[in-house]
Formats: sequence, structure tokens, C-alpha cells
Amino acid sequence: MKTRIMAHLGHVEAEGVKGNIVEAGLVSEKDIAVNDNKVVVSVNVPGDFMGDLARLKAEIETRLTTNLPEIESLLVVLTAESGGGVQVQAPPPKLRKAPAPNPGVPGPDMRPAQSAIPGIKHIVAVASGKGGVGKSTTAVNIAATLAAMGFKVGLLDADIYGPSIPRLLDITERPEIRNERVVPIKKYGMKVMSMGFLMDEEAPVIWRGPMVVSALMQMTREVDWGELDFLILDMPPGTGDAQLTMAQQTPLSGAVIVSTPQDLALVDARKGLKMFKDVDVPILGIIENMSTFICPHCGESSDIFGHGGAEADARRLGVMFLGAVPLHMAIRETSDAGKPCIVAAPDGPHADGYKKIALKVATLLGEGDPVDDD
Ligand SMILES: Nc1ncnc2c1ncn2[C@@H]1O[C@H](COP(=O)(O)OP(=O)(O)OP(=O)(O)O)[C@@H](O)[C@H]1O
Repeated sequence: MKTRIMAHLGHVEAEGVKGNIVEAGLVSEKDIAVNDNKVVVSVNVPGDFMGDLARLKAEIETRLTTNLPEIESLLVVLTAESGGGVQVQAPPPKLRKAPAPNPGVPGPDMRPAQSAIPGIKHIVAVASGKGGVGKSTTAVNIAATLAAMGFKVGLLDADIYGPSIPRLLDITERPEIRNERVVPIKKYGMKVMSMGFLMDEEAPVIWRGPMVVSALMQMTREVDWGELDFLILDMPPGTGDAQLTMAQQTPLSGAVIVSTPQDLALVDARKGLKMFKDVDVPILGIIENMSTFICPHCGESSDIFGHGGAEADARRLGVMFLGAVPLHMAIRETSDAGKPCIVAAPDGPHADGYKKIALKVATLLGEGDPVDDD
């Protein structure tokens, strides 16, 4: 299949580039991943490319899908090199090995792979099928809790559509660059990096014109993370091309799906599960966020959205249920004030809930004490 794909790519030309994209070295066999009939092609466009990227992508897609109808799904990713400063170098996409017999249920005999990034043991994606379900709040709380438990933790905000980690952790400073590497900002015992640090107009330009996926690769690989037990990745919400590529190209040990109890969110959550399964990333489990509503005045709990949907769904889908986090004013107030629960109220009930979830995540990755999934 790869040879035939290469043959067809040999007919594609890019504006201002001499010869076709294969002759020009923009794509080679190592940039093509094939799993069953799902194909990912990564084309490395020169940083100073002035042509129409959308047209180039469309031309590649049309040529491949027309000539190779056996291709079931095709993802063409254009990666770029920055014009200067830190180099953006997307690694060749690699499909992970064929799914294990019981994909998505990592257990004692099926430890997810360790991260392929030197110094980082596990990269864990926190994802959601749709926006606004509390994914970033959950990612921050899991990361801060793991750090409070004594693990070495990094938190990478890859939510390019609305980076909220700077706000959730009340970080206003800019990362430094030392020896051509970006130094993450230290907060609450974690090392933090966010797209939000780069998006302020007044911020120094650290990356010039790289595309989203390349920027994420750079943030994962080129940031000076040092030694980490966990790098928690706050993914952009949804299951579009950018998310799929991130799931594909980042050496993830596993993914955690955050969902609210509403049916719609669960339908979306299933899409999230499917996306990770398609690229063979083990699903560590589902977290039900905004589960029961706890009244800040009387403390009574009400199942506004129909609590339990995510738990039942997790069972049906054969993935672990990691826990339910209630909809509580204290969670919104503390996280919006820049403090995760473990910092704002380390002995409170919410910190306790996040501790159980974080411990399950650590255990599933072989880093904690075994826990019962009750
Ligand atoms: N369990 C909870 N209880 C109360 N408020 C919550 C809870 N979880 C999240 N929130 C609040 O809901 C809002 C959205 O949360 P958050 O930004 O984490 O969602 P998200 O899924 O990451 O959103 P986006 O899709 O925009 O990135 C925030 O104001 C947050 O404080």
C-alpha cells in the first residue's frame, strides 16, 4: 500500500517547490502510516512555503482517494518548520501495533506502553467529545493531585481553541527560553506549559507560523520537561482532525475521557473513545464530571442531568469508570480563582474525590498501589 501511495504522491506538485512533493523530500515512506485501510500521510512543508496549504492538502486527498478506493479513512497532515528560533519537527506518524485482544481495558497484564519521549514516563491525554464538560478543570485537578501525591508531573495545555490552564492556575508570566528550549512554568509542584502563554499579542514570539499539530509536537518534545512521571495533556475538545493527529502522533500511554451525564455528551464521549481506540491508545477510563449537583446552601444533592450515565456507559463499553465529580460551586470558584481543589482545600471532599481518580490513573499505568474499582 505504501508504495502505491508514494507513486500517487509522486504526481503532486506544490507551488514554488521544485519537482513533485516526493522528489522535493516533503514526504517519504516513513511519513506514511497504514493500519488496515486507515491511512495517515504527514507532509513536511517548508517553513517559508508561500503556496495555498488547503489546496495542497485537498489535492493529495483527492488523488489518493480517487486512485486508491480501498482507503477507508485518510488523514493528510501538513506539518511545518518554523522560519527561525526553535525548530518545529513533527515526528513521522506511527500507528501503534495491532490492538491487544481486549483494547481499552488495560490491566495488570496489559500495561500501556511507556512514553517514547526521553525523561517522560507516561503521557496521559485528558479528552472530551465536546466542549464545556470540565475537561481542563479535570486535567488540572488530576495533575495537581498527582503532584501532591509526590509524582513528578507536567501539565501541557494543548487546547488551542481555548487554552484555559493559565487562568485555572492563575499563571500570568511567560516561559523563559534557555539553551533554545522553553522552560515550563512551575506552579503547585507541577511544570506547566500552555498555548495560552504564546497567544497573548504582547508575548514574545516563540513559534513563528507553525501549524497546530507541529506546535503541539514541539511543546511535547522541545519543552525542557526534565524527568517526569506523568505529562498530563489537556486536549482540545472534540474529535476532529487536530485531535486525531495529536492522539496519533503523541506517544500516549493512555487517555482519560471526561463526560457529563447528559446523553448528548455521552454520545460525544463515545466518539472520543472510538478516536483513541482507532489509533490504539489505551483508554484508562471515563470520568463523569458535573455528576450530581450539590447545593452550596443546604448540601443536598440532586441528579439534575441524570447521574450514573457515564458509569453505565463505561461498563457497557468495557472501559473503567474512574469516578464521578459533583457539580459544586466550590469546584468552579476555586478553579476559576486559579487553585485546584487539592491546593484550595486539601482535606475537602472534592480533593478526596480527585485523589481516588488520580490514584486509579497512576495504578493503571503501573505507578501506584493497586486499587479496587468499586
Ligand atoms: N465539577 C464541577 N463543578 C462546578 N463547576 C465546574 C466543574 N467542572 C468544571 N466546572 C466549571 O465549568 C466551566 C468549564 O470548565 P472547563 O473549562 O474545565 O471545561 P472544558 O471542557 O475544558 O471547556 P472547553 O471545552 O471550553 O475547553 C468552568 O467555569 C469550570 O470552573
